[in-house]
Amino acid sequence: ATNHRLWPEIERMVEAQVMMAKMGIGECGSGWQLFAEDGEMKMYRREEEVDGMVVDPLKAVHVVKGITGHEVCHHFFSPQYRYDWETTLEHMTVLETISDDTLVFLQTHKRIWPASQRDGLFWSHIRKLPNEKDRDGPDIWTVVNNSTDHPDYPPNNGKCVRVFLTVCLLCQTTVDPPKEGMPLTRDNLSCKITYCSVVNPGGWAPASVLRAVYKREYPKFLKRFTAYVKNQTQSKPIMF
Ligand SMILES: O=S(=O)(CCO)c1ccc(-c2ccc(C3CCCC3)c([C@@H]3C[C@@H]3c3ccccn3)c2)cc1
Repeated sequence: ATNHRLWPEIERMVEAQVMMAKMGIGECGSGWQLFAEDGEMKMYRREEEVDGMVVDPLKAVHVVKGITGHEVCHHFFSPQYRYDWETTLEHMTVLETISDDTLVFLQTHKRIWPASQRDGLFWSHIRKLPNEKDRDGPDIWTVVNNSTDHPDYPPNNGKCVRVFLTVCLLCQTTVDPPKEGMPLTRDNLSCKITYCSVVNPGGWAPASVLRAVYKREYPKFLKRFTAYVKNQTQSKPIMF
C-alpha cells in the first residue's frame, strides 16, 4: 500500500539498507572485525557507542544450500513462525497490518540480567527486488525492520526499556542447473544471506554484558533460523 503514512520512510530505508547490505565488508568502511565464524557463516561487528551505550553494528554473511531467498524472507517476516526460531522473544504482537507486505510489531525480549527488560516496536517490510546481475536469474528478496512509534505504545511507559533497531535481511538465490533433462531439486539451490542489524539498547546496559550477549546470541540466532527454514521447507515445493 503506497498511500500509507510510513510509505516514504519505508521506501527510503529499504533503498539505503539494501545498498549497504550489498556492499562487501571491505567497502562498508573500516573497523569491521570478524567475531564469529562457523562453516559458511561469518559475523562481523564494529564497536560503536552512543551516549555511552553499546550500539555495535553487526553484519553477517552466510551461504545455505537447499533453500531460496523467498523462503528465507518469508519465514523471517511472517509472524506465525517467529516463536519457533526467535529464542530471546518473550512476547510478540502485530499492532498493525499495513498491507500484506508491511506489518508493525511490538516485541518484548527476555530480560538480560542485570539490564532491565527491553521491548521493540518496529515496522517490517518484505520485498522482491530485480536481480540486476542476471536478468533471468532468481529475484533478490529482502526484509527490513525499523523502529517506529505507535500512539498506544509510547516508549518506556511500562516495565520495558524501548530498544531502537534497524535490521536488513537480504537474500540472493543461486540455481546450479541440473543435468540436461533432470528435474530441478533443492540440491541445485543455494542462498547467500546477508543480515545487518544495529540495535540501540535504548537505555543504560553494561557494555561488557551487552557485548557478551551479542557474541552469544547473534551466531546462535542465524544458525538456528537458517536451520529452521531448511527444516520447514525440505519436503515442500520450492518457493522462488
Ligand atoms: O532481527 S530482528 O528484527 C528479528 C525479530 O525479532 C531482531 C533481532 C534482535 C533484536 C534484539 C533486541 C534487543 C536485544 C537486547 C538489547 C538489550 C537487551 C536485549 C537483542 C539482544 C542482542 C540479543 C539478541 C541477538 C540476536 C537475536 C535476539 N536477541 C536483540 C530485535 C529484533
